[in-house]
Amino acid sequence: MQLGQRTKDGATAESRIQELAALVKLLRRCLNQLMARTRTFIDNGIKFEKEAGQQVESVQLASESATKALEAELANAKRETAQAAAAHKSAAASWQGELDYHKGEASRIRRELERIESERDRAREEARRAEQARQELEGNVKGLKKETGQQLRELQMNRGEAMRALQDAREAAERREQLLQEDLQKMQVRAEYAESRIVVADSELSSLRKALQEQEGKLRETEAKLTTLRDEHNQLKLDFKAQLGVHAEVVAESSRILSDYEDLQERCSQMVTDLEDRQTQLAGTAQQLQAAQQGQQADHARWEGRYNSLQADRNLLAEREAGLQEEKAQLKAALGNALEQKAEVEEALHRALHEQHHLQHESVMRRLGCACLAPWRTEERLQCCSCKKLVKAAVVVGATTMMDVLKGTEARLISEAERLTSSLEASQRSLAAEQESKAAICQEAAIKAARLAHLEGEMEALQGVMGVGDQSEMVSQLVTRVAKLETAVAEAELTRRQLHNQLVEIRGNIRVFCRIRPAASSVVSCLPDGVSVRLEAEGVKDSSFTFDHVFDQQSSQADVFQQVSELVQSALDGYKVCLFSYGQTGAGKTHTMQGTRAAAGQGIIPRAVGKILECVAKLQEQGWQYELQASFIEVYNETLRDLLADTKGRDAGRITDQNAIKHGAAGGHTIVVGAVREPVESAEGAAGLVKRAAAARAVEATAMNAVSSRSHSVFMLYITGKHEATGACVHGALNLVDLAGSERLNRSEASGQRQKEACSINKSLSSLGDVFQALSAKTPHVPYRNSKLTHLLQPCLGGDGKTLMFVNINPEAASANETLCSLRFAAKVNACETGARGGAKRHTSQAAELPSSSSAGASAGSTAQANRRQSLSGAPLGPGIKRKAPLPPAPMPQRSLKPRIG
Ligand SMILES: Nc1ncnc2c1ncn2[C@@H]1O[C@H](COP(=O)(O)OP(=O)(O)OP(=O)(O)O)[C@@H](O)[C@H]1O
Repeated sequence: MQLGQRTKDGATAESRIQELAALVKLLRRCLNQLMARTRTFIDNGIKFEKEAGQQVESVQLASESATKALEAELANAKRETAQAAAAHKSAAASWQGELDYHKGEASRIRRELERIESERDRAREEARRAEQARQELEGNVKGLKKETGQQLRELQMNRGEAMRALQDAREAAERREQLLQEDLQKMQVRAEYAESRIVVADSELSSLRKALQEQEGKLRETEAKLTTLRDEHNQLKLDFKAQLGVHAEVVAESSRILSDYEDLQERCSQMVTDLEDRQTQLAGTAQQLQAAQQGQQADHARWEGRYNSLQADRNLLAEREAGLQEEKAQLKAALGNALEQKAEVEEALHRALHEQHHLQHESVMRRLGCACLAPWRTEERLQCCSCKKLVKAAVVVGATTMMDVLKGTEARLISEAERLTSSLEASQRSLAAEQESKAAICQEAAIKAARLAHLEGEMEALQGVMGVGDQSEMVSQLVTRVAKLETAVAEAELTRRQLHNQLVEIRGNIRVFCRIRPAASSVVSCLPDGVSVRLEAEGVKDSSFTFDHVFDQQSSQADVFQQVSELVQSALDGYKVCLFSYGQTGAGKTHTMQGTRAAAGQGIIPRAVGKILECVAKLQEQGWQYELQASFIEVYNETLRDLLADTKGRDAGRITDQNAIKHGAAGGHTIVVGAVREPVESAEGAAGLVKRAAAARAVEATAMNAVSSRSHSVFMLYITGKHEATGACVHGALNLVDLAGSERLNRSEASGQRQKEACSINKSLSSLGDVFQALSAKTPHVPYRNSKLTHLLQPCLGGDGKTLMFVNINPEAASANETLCSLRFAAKVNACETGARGGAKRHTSQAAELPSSSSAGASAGSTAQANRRQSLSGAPLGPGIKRKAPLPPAPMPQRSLKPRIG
């Protein structure tokens, strides 16, 4: 655009410039204002920032204090949560109680409903009968009216004659009619009463239905709670499993410790044996040495005595010799004298002889020359000479005699001297020999002393090696360790038992298992939950039942035993356990209990005994000593029979004593007086007992089963265990019962004796049902004594023990009615809670109170058979032996819960 040129709106460039300059001015003003505002804003922002900082700080402080408060609150909340959890737990327990109560109530109401329904049906039936009677009466009245009319007509025909009779008949008929009318009215009143009762029953029914609905509502609520509880229960189960794991670890640890302990024990015993050997050697040597020293001393004393006596002998001999020498010298002197005398005598003799010669010569000379010279002198001389001669001769004789005596004495003395000399020489020789032997003994003693010194040195060295200075300390340490280990093992075993018992408790004290025998066709099916069965058959209302476990047709004997083995274990732990099989004849009761001879087909009895023996062997390693004894009793026609009795014949084993069943005091064993109790030491022995009992059992053919058992058989295993170290004792019992078939008389075609048997069987089975009914209803009186069977099983059924029932069923269509009856019975048992406070009880006692096993069953009788029988005092004790007093039971859960399944 050029200057002066105008735009369409009439503006020129100058005006545009002016406008623009005004605009610029305006903009500048605005900018200045904006700047001023911005500054204000910035200042304000800074101020705000400061304020905000202050506020943030204050907020931070506040939040910190709030956090602290919150933390405190959180802690409180946690505490409260814990309290709430505890409260929840207790509430759960009380809910469980309530649930149980409601369940009980519900079942009671159901029963009541059933009762009222049955009463209503009865009342209806009565009303129907009353109506029938009324109709009959009306008919009668009509008939009578007709009759009366007929008679009236007839009487009208003969009116004149029969007016009076007619009048009478009429009156009688009227009276009869009146009576009938009265009857009719009564009947109507009864019918009305029945109707009113029906109305009342209906109203009661409706109120009960309402109550039932309420209860069902509550039940639903409680079931919802139960679901929560189940979750908790599952959690508990998991915990329990974890505990089991811990238990397994403890067991593993304890077994490891045990093996360590055994190693240590072995080493210790090895060392102790070595030491003992050495000590024995040393003691032997010391004894030998001592004996040798004693012998030596004795020898020494003996030899000294001998030496002394020899010395005394020697002295004596010397004295004697001296005496003899003296005597000899005296004798020699006497001999010299005697010789001198002899010489003198000889000289005198010689002189006398010479003189004699001289005189003889002189005489001869005188005779020759002087024959006559003084003969008398010669004669005198001669006489004198002969006198002298005689004297001399006497002297000679005396001297000779003396000489002889002297010679004899000399010879005697010489021989005695010789003897004494030889004896002295012998004594000297023996003394020398003794001295030699003494020297030898001394030498031997010196050798032995050296050996002893050597052995002592060796022992010292050994003691040094072993550190035997601390031997007693080491032994005491080992003993302490052993005691600790034993306590740990015992504790582990106790824990195991408690856990096991809790597990069994959780599953219920009375349990019911259903077993379906194999069959070609079946109207019974197992539901997929594994605990329910359904019966679908023609003429039978389609119904299903739930139990603790269901074994289908394919289940093996091993499968069945696996499920019951924990109960068997309980018997070993000191509980009274009862397993029985119930069902119609031929449903497999005996098969379940006894089974076949083949290993795979063995039933519960042989398997249970085998397991118990196995466990006993294991427990022996932990210091437990068990004693097992078995009885086998049959209940036949309400009479007891001992199936193990040695006797034969029709009445073999029959127990006639009506009070033969005894229950030990304070939950002791049940025994049958007079029944044999055989020791059980091996599985083979037990199998032998079962075989013996099976042979004795009354087996008769019926139309339904070729080998139908006509009696109940009860295998009773008495278990007594004792722990050496702790002195604890357990007294358990296992009763395995094979019931007789629950048959219907018309189906089994029984008659005569068979009919009597069937009646007896049915009676005892219904007594069993009554007992369960009474237990379920918690009535103060339970009719145990109504049958021998229930009386025998009383301690197990009454809640003190643990009971398991097998309901055996035959799934064929032909047996559908019996199957339904069996299942109904079993369902009733399954609904039963024994109600024993504290659940089943263990039976334990102190060692001192344990009945001596050797005397168990040894009653007054002296024979072996009598000793095997149970005592009449009611317990398997010998006279003078105290009955056991049970210890307080092991800790148990306060309430025995029976879970509802399905
Ligand atoms: N689970 C099973 N498996 C194989 N065979 C079976 C089974 N149950 C029962 N049996 C067979 O059925 C037959 C009858 O069984 P069993 O004798 O055990 O019946 P029961 O109930 O004891 O009869 P009863 O009351 O008359 O004595 C037997 O031959 C047995 O071997």
